[in-house]
Amino acid sequence: MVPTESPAVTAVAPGSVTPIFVPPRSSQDGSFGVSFAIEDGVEATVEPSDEISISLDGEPTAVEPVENVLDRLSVAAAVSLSASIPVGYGFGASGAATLATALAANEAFDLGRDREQLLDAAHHAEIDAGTGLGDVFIQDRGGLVWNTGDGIQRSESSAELGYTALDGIATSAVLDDERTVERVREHGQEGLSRVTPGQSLRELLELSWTFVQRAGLATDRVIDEVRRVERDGGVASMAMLGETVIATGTRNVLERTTRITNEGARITEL
Ligand SMILES: Nc1ncnc2c1ncn2[C@@H]1O[C@H](COP(=O)(O)OP(=O)(O)OP(=O)(O)O)[C@@H](O)[C@H]1O
Ligand SMILES: CC(C)(CO)[C@@H](O)C(=O)[O-]
Repeated sequence: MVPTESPAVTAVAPGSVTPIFVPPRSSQDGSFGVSFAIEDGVEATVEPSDEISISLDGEPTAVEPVENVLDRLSVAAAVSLSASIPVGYGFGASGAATLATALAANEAFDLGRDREQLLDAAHHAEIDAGTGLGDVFIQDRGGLVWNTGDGIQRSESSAELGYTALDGIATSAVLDDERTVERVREHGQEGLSRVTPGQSLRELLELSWTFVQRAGLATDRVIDEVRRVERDGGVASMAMLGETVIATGTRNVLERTTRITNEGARITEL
């Protein structure tokens, strides 16, 4: 018997952490900020199907930006997502799922789109869902990626990052609140103006923590955890946007460890 070839294609995208960001004034503009990709991420297996269905770690789930990107590419598929980062906690899981889906769908349906077009589709799918402003640009490239207004810049790093994910924050709920967005914009600008190439992760998290506190984003539990890290000699802040503490310079306080990765999203199985 001749085995039938499975049309399923798998792609993976790294998660990302944003220590400082400046939301755009209009949805037509991009956000500014500084972020980095991490080793853990989201894998998406895309299989052509009569209708769109999405599962996350085996459970049927709705992930609006993933649906959006399939619509933008004019395809219907069964998408199986598998996440090694928590979803909704500030690791850009929605962006990683969306970008990995776009890359895999391009191969599964032989769409012939180039990387720029797929990135653009994933970005606009995230914007429309309100789940991200620019995560996919970091997840596309890997490394430390920032844009202070002069275009996207990138450097490489393999710094270790400790984290504790306490609870989720729906990115769309924060971005829909105009007063919060205004505060984030003001203090994000100030923090970002102090970001310089070659800065250590320690310096970056220091700037981030000042920004997070001034923007009023830190919860009591985050403040407690950050203080515990500081007492241990480390520096910590909060991931945008989750009730998640991220830290460097401490090994004993936070629950998990990951690393900055310099590898961007890619096809893993054709
Ligand atoms: N178990 C789940 N918990 C949270 N969100 C989920 C879950 N399953 C699916 N979702 C969907 O995943 C998306 C999560 O988006 P959100 O932007 O809040 O999180 P994130 O991408 O992990 O974090 P961030 O963008 O803040 O870094 C939403 O579209 C939500 O509906
Ligand atoms: C909106 C955001 C800063 C925080 O969730 C990030 O997800 C982004 O830049 O897409």
